[in-house]
Amino acid sequence: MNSKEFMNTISGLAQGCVETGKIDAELYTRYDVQRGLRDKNGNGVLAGLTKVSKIESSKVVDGVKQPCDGRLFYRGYDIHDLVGGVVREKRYGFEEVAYLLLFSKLPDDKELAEFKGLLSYCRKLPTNFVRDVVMKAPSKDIMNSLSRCILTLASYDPKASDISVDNVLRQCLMITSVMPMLAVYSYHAFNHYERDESMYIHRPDPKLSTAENLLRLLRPDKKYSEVEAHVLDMALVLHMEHGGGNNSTFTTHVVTSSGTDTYAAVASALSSLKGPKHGGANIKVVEMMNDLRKHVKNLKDQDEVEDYLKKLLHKEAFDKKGLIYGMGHAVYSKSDPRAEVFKGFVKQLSQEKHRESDFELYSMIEVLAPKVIAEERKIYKGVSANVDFYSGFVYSMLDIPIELFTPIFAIARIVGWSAHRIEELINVDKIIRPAYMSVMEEAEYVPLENR
Ligand SMILES: CC(=O)SCCNC(=O)CCNC(=O)[C@H](O)C(C)(C)COP(=O)(O)OP(=O)(O)OC[C@H]1O[C@@H](n2cnc3c(N)ncnc32)[C@H](O)[C@@H]1OP(=O)(O)O
Ligand SMILES: O=C([O-])CC(=O)C(=O)O
Repeated sequence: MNSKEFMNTISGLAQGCVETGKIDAELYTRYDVQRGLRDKNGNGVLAGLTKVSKIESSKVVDGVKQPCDGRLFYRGYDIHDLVGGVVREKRYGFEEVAYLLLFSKLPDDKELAEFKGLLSYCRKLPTNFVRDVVMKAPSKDIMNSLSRCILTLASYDPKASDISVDNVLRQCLMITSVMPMLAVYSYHAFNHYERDESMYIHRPDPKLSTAENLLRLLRPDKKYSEVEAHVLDMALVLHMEHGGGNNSTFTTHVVTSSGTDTYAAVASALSSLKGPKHGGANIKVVEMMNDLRKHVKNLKDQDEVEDYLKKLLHKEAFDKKGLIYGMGHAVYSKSDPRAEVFKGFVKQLSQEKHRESDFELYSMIEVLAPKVIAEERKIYKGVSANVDFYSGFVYSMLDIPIELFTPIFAIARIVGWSAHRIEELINVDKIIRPAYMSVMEEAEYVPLENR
């Protein structure tokens, strides 16, 4: 068999899968199946309780539920206050908010210093890990490289499968600390072996914050400005946590409930996060914008931009998936508070980096896309820009390569996953196992010679 024949055979088999695998859409309604674990109004089915964070997207006014501006709370604190606090007090916030998410309180000076010390202590990889694991089979897909590295770290941990809370916390802190190294080194390996660029494996500096270290590891000369590090730190804080029901955190709950180890749980969460409808959307947004710039002649012409957006929805442009990336959210309706915070910084940064026209284009799409989506889709609650809409633009202004956009999301969200894994372990000793109603038909076995 040659490769063409092989592919033809596969296409034929795949077509068979689709034809025989299709389930009549009407059956989902008849049996009241909550597709996407959502009710008819788009609300997620209640699958658990959490004290890690809270998302608000609607209010009850005169007994009627109404969409409202989104709010997000980490362990009781509004995300605006958390970001505002560290910006005002000119601190790096990632470590402080990680402490809050894991231990349910804002640390005082001493607790924060001790916690930073723990993270620095954990920020080292096993001997030769970069040579033996990170540099092997480099890929453009750094999320896959990250999963591979995390799974391999289990081989170096004599207590890999111990799921006692103290051991899981140790593993979570270690993974949180080394994730920036794994992501950036994986990127450098890809950049060297696949793109023939120089490779830099800088050591982290124990005195620096997570955001500063990330930039230090990335840049050939280890240099970055304070503004760059603070913007990245703020982005990390905004991405750290989003309830128990988001796809990657729910994945964490599901696999944790089976009793699996921390490395396997994190690899599963990473595999979920990279999906283009979840954290992978930040790469898709930038690619979509590049495609738009190629196909729209006058980027200031609203009608022309709107036509392109319609083509996206009609599966006629970009990846032909029918989505406008960076728009819409499973929970938020009128606004995602993180997109709003991002927007404030983006405007300022775009002026400093002379990318005002890009900012104008993003702002135009932020207004046009919800209108276009509402015209074409059944919208229960409204659509607005989500956290992924501006993040890629911000990272590109920090000269962070596109391959690292979703890994940066993971470097932040590992903290939320950790808090939820521990919450699952200490509260719910029951394997998650929803039901699937079978709509198959039973068949009489036929011996091979009679088929
Ligand atoms: C960190 C994060 O995960 S944030 C989300 C990042 N993802 C993206 O930016 C990808 C683009 N957005 C989307 O695909 C969706 O908005 C999701 C997956 C985030 C949420 O989807 P849902 O929960 O189905 O949202 P919602 O219930 O409001 O959608 C209503 C309808 O509008 C459609 N819709 C929502 N957002 C979009 C969009 N950006 N482009 C096109 N159609 C959309 C939905 O497909 C749905 O139509 P359908 O009923 O015909 O399937
Ligand atoms: O909550 C969700 O569905 C998606 C998510 O993780 C986020 O918005 O940060």
